[in-house]
Amino acid sequence: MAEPLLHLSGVHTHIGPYHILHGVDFAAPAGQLTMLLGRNGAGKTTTLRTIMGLWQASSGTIRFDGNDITKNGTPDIACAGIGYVPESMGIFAGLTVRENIVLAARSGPVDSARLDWMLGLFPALRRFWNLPAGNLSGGQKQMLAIARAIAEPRRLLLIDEPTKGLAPVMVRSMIEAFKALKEAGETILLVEQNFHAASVLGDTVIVMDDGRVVHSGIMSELVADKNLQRRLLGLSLDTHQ
Ligand SMILES: Nc1ncnc2c1ncn2[C@@H]1O[C@H](COP(=O)(O)OP(=O)(O)OP(=O)(O)O)[C@@H](O)[C@H]1O
Repeated sequence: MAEPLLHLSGVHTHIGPYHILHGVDFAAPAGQLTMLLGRNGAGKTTTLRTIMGLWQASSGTIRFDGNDITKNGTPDIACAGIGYVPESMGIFAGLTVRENIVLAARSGPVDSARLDWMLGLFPALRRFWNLPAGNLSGGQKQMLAIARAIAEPRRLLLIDEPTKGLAPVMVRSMIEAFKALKEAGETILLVEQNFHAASVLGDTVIVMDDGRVVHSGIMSELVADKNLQRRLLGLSLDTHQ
């Protein structure tokens, strides 16, 4: 069987004196959307930051596309083709939507076909093209952050809670955008608290608790098993549509 695009084995992460990840193991297959779920404080963000090299794994191995990237610096990891959208989004509020996207494309201007595709995913960005990004709504800012991550082709996207705090109509737009990203064949590792979004988008699912992977499998099997959901995720998940 082909090696998965991303593979974590036995990853431990310490932040200062705190031992946060305790031997995390999982794989994200190419061309799939892998959901990373878990209660607050389970270690999801720390996992994404460790993959990106923003926290250094204290032991264990992270392999990407067949290469060991565990000790690589963040710029090298980004250059290898991993895009990261943190919860804080990291957009430039004082720059226009256009300028934010131009800046994100490090290797030169975004070609017009790609730009059309991106703005088709997030039509609001086209409407506010010349407006400062700081004037956008929370959901539109989140869309801009994702558009920045895909301004250049990526091998893998890590996205942290893109629907957090969004109104239901915005959550629906975000779900549609992710469906289109999936259809385009993108490989995505997505942290999500909204179980409806997770259930319609996820191919595979990893559930973390207390810095460990406590479940991994097919998303549709978790969706079908209410007891398993309750046991793994408690009642903290937002099931609003
Ligand atoms: N900079 C830090 N210093 C110390 N502890 C931290 C730091 N960042 C995170 N932690 C701790 O690490 C644990 C995992 O946090 P993390 O943010 O990875 O969880 P999460 O699953 O993403 O949670 P949430 O869903 O609330 O965002 C938590 O107990 C958190 O308090």
